[in-house]
Amino acid sequence: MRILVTGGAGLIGSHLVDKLMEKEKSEVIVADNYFTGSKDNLKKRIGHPRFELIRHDISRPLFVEIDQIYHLACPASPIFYKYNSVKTIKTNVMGTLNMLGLAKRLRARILFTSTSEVYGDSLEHPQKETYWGNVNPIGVRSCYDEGKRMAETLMFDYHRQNGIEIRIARIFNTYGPRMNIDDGRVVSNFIAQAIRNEPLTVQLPGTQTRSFCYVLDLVDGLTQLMEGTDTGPINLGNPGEFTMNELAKAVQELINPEVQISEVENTPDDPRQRKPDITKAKEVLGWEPKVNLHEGIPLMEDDFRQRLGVPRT
Ligand SMILES: O=C(O)[C@H]1O[C@H](OP(=O)(O)OP(=O)(O)OC[C@H]2O[C@@H](n3ccc(=O)[nH]c3=O)[C@H](O)[C@@H]2O)[C@H](O)[C@@H](O)[C@@H]1O
Repeated sequence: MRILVTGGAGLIGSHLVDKLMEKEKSEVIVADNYFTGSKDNLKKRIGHPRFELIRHDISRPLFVEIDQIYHLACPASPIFYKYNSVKTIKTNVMGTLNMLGLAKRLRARILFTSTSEVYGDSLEHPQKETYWGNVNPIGVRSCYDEGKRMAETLMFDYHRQNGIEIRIARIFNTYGPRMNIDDGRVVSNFIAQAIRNEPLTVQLPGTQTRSFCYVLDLVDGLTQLMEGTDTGPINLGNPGEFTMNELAKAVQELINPEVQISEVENTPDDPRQRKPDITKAKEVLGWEPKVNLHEGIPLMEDDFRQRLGVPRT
């Protein structure tokens, strides 16, 4: 089995590669343009005879011979995807078209990592897969959430029109070791700030919620979805819901009780509440997350301390 992972040098992609490489007969090809991914995340794989790393931007066609595609490529941090919004759209639309064209030529099964952002500033809580979302089509986040929505549409149209085997995961806020220290998302920001003894920047109002999923739990969900029979979309996330104030307190308590918490301005269109309904994932895949936030934060802290060169005192 030869498997292509787009965006395989990122947080989720690199952990997914580790899991895929465990199977003795699998060959893994990663395509990544390193816009947010890092070769460092794959360093223990480089040189392995069953592994290949290609610097490639998937908004351009890719000609490889493979059996399965995990299509993850796209910047995931709001700071990065807004920084080059047109590129974000190209990755989601042209990139997904290219991957679907590849899947069509080779009759390969393709899994697309969509996002909770397709629900936008949700008017339903928690979010079920049947909810169509509340998304601003012309806002600063639209490149990402509308881009992912369009990619889902493309997946289903290729499935209906060409019989392509598709799988769609809607991923809710993932965190874990290997996250870019300057990624800009909230868990990595707070952990890096706590280690550096800089104030934790809670964006106002601080009562907005997110549900954070540990990366290894998520990767198990992705492989189960790929190997199962359901097209999805299926929510993959941890239903434990926290306000940003609560997250800051948890980081303070677990990493640095002395660290200050400061309130800073928020950015436009920030979703107010987010929590996955994972009934479908439990029923269809028998999947649910195992690592809660209080267990996951210290695992990520270990990795950040090592990379920042700040041991526990
Ligand atoms: O994982 C998801 O489900 C999606 O959500 C993320 O977007 P968001 O949840 O806004 O990610 P963060 O930037 O981590 O923000 C989460 C919350 O923390 C707050 N925040 C962020 C950064 C910070 O320093 N302080 C802070 O309070 C934000 O205002 C927001 O309410 C990203 O769009 C995608 O990675 C992803 O697809």
